[in-house]
Amino acid sequence: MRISFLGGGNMASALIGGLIDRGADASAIQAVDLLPESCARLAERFGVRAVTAIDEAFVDCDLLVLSVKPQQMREAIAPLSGKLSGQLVVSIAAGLRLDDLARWLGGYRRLVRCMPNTPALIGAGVSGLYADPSVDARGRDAAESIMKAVGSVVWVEHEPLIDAVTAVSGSGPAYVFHFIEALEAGGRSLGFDEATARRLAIDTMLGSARLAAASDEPPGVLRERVTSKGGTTEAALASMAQSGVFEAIVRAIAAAEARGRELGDALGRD
Ligand SMILES: NC(=O)C1=CN([C@@H]2O[C@H](COP(=O)(O)OP(=O)(O)OC[C@H]3O[C@@H](n4cnc5c(N)ncnc54)[C@H](OP(=O)(O)O)[C@@H]3O)[C@@H](O)[C@H]2O)C=CC1
Ligand SMILES: O=C(O)[C@@H]1CCC=N1
Repeated sequence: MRISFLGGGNMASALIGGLIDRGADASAIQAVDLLPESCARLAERFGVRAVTAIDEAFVDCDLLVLSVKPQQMREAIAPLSGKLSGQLVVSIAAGLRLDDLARWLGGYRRLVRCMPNTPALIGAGVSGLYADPSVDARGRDAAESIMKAVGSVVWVEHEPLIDAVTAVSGSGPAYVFHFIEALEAGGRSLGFDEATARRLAIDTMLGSARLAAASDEPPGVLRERVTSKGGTTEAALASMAQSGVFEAIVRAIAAAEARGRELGDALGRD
């Protein structure tokens, strides 16, 4: 499949790197990014064709990933209006709705909304997908196969649920990295050097996530197994409960979802 990325920033790089590491042919992937330095970096890092403006070769693809920021999208895709025929267009932009993308693309509706996340770079991503009802099974399969190459895939029934995927797993790696930062800071405050504190923090996250993934039991049961009566974990969890950590995280996810909707409302008005 020939894949073109419009916007070669953080998420596009994670997807391109993940695809190439998993055997995709670099000569079948290309990108457009505004800055010549960004194009040079993409070409050097991944061996893909990267140019600063949309040209015929870029549009001549099977799957076109829209990977610019939501605020950049309307202007970025304007040159594509009237130039598309048959390509599956996959937008990974937070908030932006298919109706608005279709309008900006001159009525083109072979569109899928996708919300990936950056662990795609190491083949450990998870993506939510929603296809315009006009997209056929072949189009859905194409979108799914690309995202499955770099992680797992969840289809959602209704487009607004993509904002919920964004809030949980699209932004989610940042919450997890934040938790790692806090674990590391806790270790540092107890006297460990940076490298040791980071090792303890990362390996704890990694091991716990792998155990949760491998286990038939819910995370709550696994948590209880760590929590000895009258022990250290109980003291830590009581402190977290007193600080409202769990509720704060649930509220944070709601804030992310609300921001996605707000972006869709505000940018879709134009
Ligand atoms: N980062 C993440 O974890 C995730 C991001 N997303 C979505 O992915 C999209 C990209 O995010 P992210 O990679 O973080 O953002 P970046 O800013 O890193 O990437 C966007 C890139 O697009 C370039 N660009 C801007 N305008 C144009 C244009 N007209 N034509 C071509 N390229 C252009 C930007 O250049 P310049 O820097 O010069 O403006 C930048 O290099 C967003 O819509 C976001 O919602 C989705 C899931 C996760
Ligand atoms: O922060 C953002 O808006 C993007 C979408 C999900 C992750 N990063």
